[in-house]
Amino acid sequence: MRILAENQVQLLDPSELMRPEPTFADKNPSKFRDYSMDTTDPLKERVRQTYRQMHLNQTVDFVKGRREHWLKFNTIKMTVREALEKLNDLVDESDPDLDLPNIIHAFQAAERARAEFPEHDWLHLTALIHDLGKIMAFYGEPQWAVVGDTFAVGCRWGDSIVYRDESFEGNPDGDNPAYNTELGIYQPNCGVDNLLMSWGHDEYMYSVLKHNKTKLPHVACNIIRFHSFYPWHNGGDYKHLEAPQDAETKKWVLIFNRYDLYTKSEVVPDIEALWPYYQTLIDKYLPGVLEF
Ligand SMILES: O[C@H]1[C@H](O)[C@@H](O)[C@H](O)[C@@H](O)[C@H]1O
Ligand SMILES: [Fe+2]
Ligand SMILES: [Fe+2]
Repeated sequence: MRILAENQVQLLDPSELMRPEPTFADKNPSKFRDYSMDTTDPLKERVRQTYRQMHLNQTVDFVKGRREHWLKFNTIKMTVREALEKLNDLVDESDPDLDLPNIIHAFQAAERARAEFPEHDWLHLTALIHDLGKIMAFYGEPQWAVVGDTFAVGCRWGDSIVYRDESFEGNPDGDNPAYNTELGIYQPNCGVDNLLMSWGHDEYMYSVLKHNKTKLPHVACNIIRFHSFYPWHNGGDYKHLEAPQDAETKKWVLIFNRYDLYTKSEVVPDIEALWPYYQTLIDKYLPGVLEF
């Protein structure tokens, strides 16, 4: 029997969920996710350019092509630890809050989840591996098709997407009447798992988990699948495409978001010392050599 998501939710103090500002963040929470433009600031420009390429090039056809390529899972075979260690060499170009290798972020997020929910070991591992799909960047995928916030393709772009007003300029789907309406290719309330998402590390890692028959609970896979869908879980867009069961997914994505976003800091955890604990979780939920 799977760990019941409902049980887990009851363990939460509802005031935790309501509290907008985490007390553990190293900087003022309102300072995270600053996508304001400043062409003289190299980090801000790096972020903006990554999204510009993403928003220009992520079309329905592009996404279908990348799914066709990656969802054969014939790129590489490796263990979770090997994949995580690859993230030593990845700095996420879409991220205004972190200029450090992504493996540090993985352990920062996991350790925070562990501190808040010591009994939910599945959540610790979920946090550790949530960005593992970024290994695509080492196998030919440009960062704009790997990192960053995601959005649905095949319908009108959500208003809360970062840089929404200018960065989709020239994306052909914007002129296509099949794709540029409120519903586009979707039925009302079809549910987020029926959306064709812009191609990136979320959907890829979700599919890798399912392909490799993870023992992680389904809600863990969904957290990973939608953690970058900020225009939905944070911006309030796409409500007309939500199905009732998406409320549960959203609730967990928002809990998880606290560990994902607000732990980003310059404080580097002692990764060597932490490996033995996390290896036991990998062996429990996602053992051996995986097909990516
Ligand atoms: O820049 C970040 C980063 O790429 C994260 O991994 C992603 O999940 C976030 O949505 C994004 O804002
Ligand atoms: Fe991510
Ligand atoms: Fe992350």
